[in-house]
Amino acid sequence: RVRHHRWEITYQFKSPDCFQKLAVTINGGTPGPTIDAQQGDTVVVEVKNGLLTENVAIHWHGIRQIGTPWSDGTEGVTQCPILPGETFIYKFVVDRPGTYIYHAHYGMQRSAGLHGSIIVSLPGGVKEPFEYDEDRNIILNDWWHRSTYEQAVGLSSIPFVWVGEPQSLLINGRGRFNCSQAGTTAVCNPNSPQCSPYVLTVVPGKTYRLRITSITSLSALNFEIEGHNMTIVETDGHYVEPFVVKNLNIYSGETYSVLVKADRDPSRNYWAALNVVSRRPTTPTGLAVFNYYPNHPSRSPPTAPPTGPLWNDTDYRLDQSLRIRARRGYAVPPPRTADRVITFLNTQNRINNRTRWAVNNVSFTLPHTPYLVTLKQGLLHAFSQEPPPETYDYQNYDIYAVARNPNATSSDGIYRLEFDSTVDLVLQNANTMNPNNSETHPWHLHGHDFWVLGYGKGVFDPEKDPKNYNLMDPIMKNTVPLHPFGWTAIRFRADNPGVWAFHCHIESHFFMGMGVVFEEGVDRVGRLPTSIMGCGHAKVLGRKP
Ligand SMILES: O=C1O[C@H]([C@@H](O)CO)C(O)=C1O
Repeated sequence: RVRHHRWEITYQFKSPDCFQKLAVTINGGTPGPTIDAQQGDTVVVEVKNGLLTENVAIHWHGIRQIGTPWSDGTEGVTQCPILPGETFIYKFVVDRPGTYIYHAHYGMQRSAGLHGSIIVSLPGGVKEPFEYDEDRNIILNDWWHRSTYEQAVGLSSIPFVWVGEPQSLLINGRGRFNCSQAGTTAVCNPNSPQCSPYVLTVVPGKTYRLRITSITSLSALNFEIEGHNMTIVETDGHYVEPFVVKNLNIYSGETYSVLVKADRDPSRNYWAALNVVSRRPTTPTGLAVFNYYPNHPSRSPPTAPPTGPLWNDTDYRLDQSLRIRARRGYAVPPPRTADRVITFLNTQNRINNRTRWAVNNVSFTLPHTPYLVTLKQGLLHAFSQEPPPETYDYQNYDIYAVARNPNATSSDGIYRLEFDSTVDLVLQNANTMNPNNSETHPWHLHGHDFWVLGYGKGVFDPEKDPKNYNLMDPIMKNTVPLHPFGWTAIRFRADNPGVWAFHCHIESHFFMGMGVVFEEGVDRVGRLPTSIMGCGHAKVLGRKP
């Protein structure tokens, strides 16, 4: 079946946390419409760029784009941006059931509100391996009052201006900013219906599958429903061996399904609370109402909202990561050995007095001619032909200290992988440029799912640590956290012809160079649509006849 959507992207005045700001919307809304499809369906989205002076591109996060690498929606990697007034048609097959996301992938546009859910259901007659009565989507986000443009310019200015912590946390596009802090020139209306809390109404005794997505630009989050445990059953489109948690740690770019039973005192409502973890929080708790029918939805719960775990309790978050295993009977065994191992040291650096992020001391710069076009058409002069480093000098680098030589180089060079080879990636965290500080980085791989082989604390030991890899029941994901001062090891098969980004899903970190690009089997890619061309070195190729 073909699922056809027609979207127009426009700026609109929105007050999701009562404070009015320009948001990038789809057909007037943020979050945008949910794409509902069934496994095997073809999704067609006609995107009209109705922004007056800004380009756009949309990425279908978690959809592998097998056979359609030009529909991945990554500006600079798989396509030229969509110009104002133009329409671009994305067309791809959703080949696996599960919970996915779409969002802008151009500059720092994602943080302006262009995102939504993709829900792929099972074919008729096939049952999920768990029971529930109803499904609900929950999108978690962080929100700033300054525009994406101000943020991006600040990050590339001298002196550097950091985006700072978000003003609000949003649950399904709703939050609450204290308007008394807004300043006199701002439009902030505490009575705006747009910023009334999201209400999740439940019927006592029923079990709900909450499909929870984090699309934050910066924050790692903890989500808790007061007094209710949740059972984790799915992440990034893969079934998890069920386990019960009091609250859920979720990183930008991840999705989870959790089962929640409405089995508490039905005479009252409860808070659903969202708290920042892993960075010292300055943002108030985000709140929604878990409303037991037939109580009035606007009746405030009588108790104080949950404050979540300690923000700097890394072990608590690592523990959740370690507990996520593939569901028995659904584990996909990984290849036993890797053909190539690439180690990525994650560091904060300086380049020409600007703060940047780097892997193996190389900070990524995104070209504006898409690699898919330059590689396929052999325009190799369009980017650096020097491959970035495979590893770093781990015997002489102190991950616990501010780098002795913080200067990095910039490059748009890429990793070229042998088609169908097995690749291990070891992400190694380190101290930032501030003493005693290491941050969480959710890494997202386009075009693939990977097996999560292990997490550890401290420096990865290439002799010892691979012996403890989980080759029995590793979960497959497309986004995985790298915890502070730790390492994360993943494995994937380079079996999807195309060019694929792998990057930190923190919007400002990718903008500041925290990413790499892989090419595999580009010679096997079919004829490129000219609609992805028309910019940079690909200008002449995109010219319409
Ligand atoms: O990239 C970042 O920059 C700031 C800080 O390190 C410099 O102000 C921060 O917290 C980041 O995550």
